[in-house]
Amino acid sequence: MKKTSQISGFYKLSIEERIQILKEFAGLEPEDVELLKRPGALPIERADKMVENVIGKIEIPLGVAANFLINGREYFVPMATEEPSVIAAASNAAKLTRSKNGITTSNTGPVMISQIQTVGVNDPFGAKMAILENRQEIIEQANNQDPVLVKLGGGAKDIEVRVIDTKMGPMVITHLIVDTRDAMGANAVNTMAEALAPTIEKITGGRVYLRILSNLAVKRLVRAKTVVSKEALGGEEVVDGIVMAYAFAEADPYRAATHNKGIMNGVTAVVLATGNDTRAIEAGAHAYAARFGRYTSLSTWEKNKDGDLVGTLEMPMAVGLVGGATATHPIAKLAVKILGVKTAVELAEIITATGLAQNLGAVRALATEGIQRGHMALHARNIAINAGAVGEQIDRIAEIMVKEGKVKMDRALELLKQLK
Ligand SMILES: CC(C)(COP(=O)([O-])OP(=O)([O-])OC[C@H]1O[C@@H](n2cnc3c(N)ncnc32)[C@H](O)[C@@H]1OP(=O)([O-])[O-])[C@@H](O)C(=O)NCCC(=O)NCCSC(=O)C[C@@](C)(O)CC(=O)[O-]
Ligand SMILES: NC(=O)C1=CN([C@@H]2O[C@H](COP(=O)(O)OP(=O)(O)OC[C@H]3O[C@@H](n4cnc5c(N)ncnc54)[C@H](OP(=O)(O)O)[C@@H]3O)[C@@H](O)[C@H]2O)C=CC1
Repeated sequence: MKKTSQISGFYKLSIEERIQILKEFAGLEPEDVELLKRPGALPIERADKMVENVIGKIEIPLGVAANFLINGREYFVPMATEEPSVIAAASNAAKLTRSKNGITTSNTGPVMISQIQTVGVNDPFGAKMAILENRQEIIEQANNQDPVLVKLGGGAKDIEVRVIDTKMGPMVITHLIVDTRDAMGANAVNTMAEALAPTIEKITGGRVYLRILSNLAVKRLVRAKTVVSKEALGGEEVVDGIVMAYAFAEADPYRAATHNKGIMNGVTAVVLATGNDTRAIEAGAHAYAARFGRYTSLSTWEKNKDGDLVGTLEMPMAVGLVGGATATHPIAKLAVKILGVKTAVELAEIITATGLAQNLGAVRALATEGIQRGHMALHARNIAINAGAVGEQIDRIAEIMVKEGKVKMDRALELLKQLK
């Protein structure tokens, strides 16, 4: 039987049934299943080795979004999020993208930029030329720091030098361009930059201060595209509404921030589930959204000649499969196994595709019925819990509030009193 992540009503199954499907889909072992169910899958002793001053752990729900078809391959996408309706919306939108060809992606390779800041140079442009004249030596010295990376086909590949004007006078900024293969690469490129500092000082006669990667990872971009048929969306009017929503976000930073938050609902959830650095991805995303000097939408939505919707998303996606917490957190390792990805680039493409679908889910709702019905219906259970409901009361109170169209704390409290 062909493996598919398109399972209608997946969300109506029990946790046990969902795990069984995933077990077959991703080839999970009994111990993987046990890990998913175990309370506190991250041992406190392991947590204590991951960060400092550990006193406990905070748990976030882990779900899988169904229906993803990316580059012709089926995926259940693991998502860690505290926000209701995010995983439902991603699954719903992924289903819509199947009306044509799913989501397709491409990338610019796993290439990071590390910055070396040099100050106190009288002739900054002369210093720039001197650094560039020593390009080969600088690259070789950087690569001596990480023979493993070089052996894997990565390592420092190039340098770029910029002279910038600052409040403290001109600065010479050297960019070391490094292919970090399957690592996010922060540690790898920071080590290289620190090792290069004395050489840069010798070449320029200046003083080096900062040696650190840039999270504006413009050489590590991922692009995702989808075409959604107008019929699947409910007609050309819905396509027009989504295009209008995009035009609003493109033109107005107040709207763009929320539009991009909708993208990051999907992106951050997969980044977190796979143990990657959420802050690095968020910093990169928002800096990229402001690269034209004005904060704008990360995605685009257009109508093609057939009246169908065309969506694209391009953003930096510096995620890894080795290093960071990906290889140390047991659930992150399992999330990678569920995805079945073998390279960091493949993971980056899935995350970006999820961001595009997530954005579609939100703007489709916003351009039609509004966000509240779908979102509040799923948020109702949280409100019921907040009001003090337990066990079966939770679903019962949520159901009544959704039916009445009044998902509110005061109503939940009233209903709880009645049920008691
Ligand atoms: C919530 C839905 C999907 C309901 O939508 P619906 O039309 O009522 O759903 P449906 O019953 O017709 O089901 C359609 C599909 O949705 C999925 N689905 C349906 N229900 C569930 C569920 N309980 N659990 C998991 N998956 C669910 C599932 O894949 C299902 O397919 P099926 O399995 O039936 O073949 C829809 O209203 C929606 O997509 N809304 C958008 C919600 C959203 O974007 N939430 C994000 C939080 S709001 C925010 O933070 C960002 C924002 C909005 O501000 C960004 C912005 O402004 O751009
Ligand atoms: N601004 C930011 O975003 C910053 C982020 N960070 C943090 O840095 C961490 C990520 O650093 P990162 O450099 O990725 O992690 P690591 O340094 O842990 O891992 C990278 C190293 O793994 C080795 N390696 C083994 N196999 C591979 C492979 N297939 N591909 C690539 N490298 C391989 C390499 O060499 P070798 O074996 O020689 O080590 C490489 O240098 C994250 O925790 C992040 O939060 C840190 C500072 C700043």
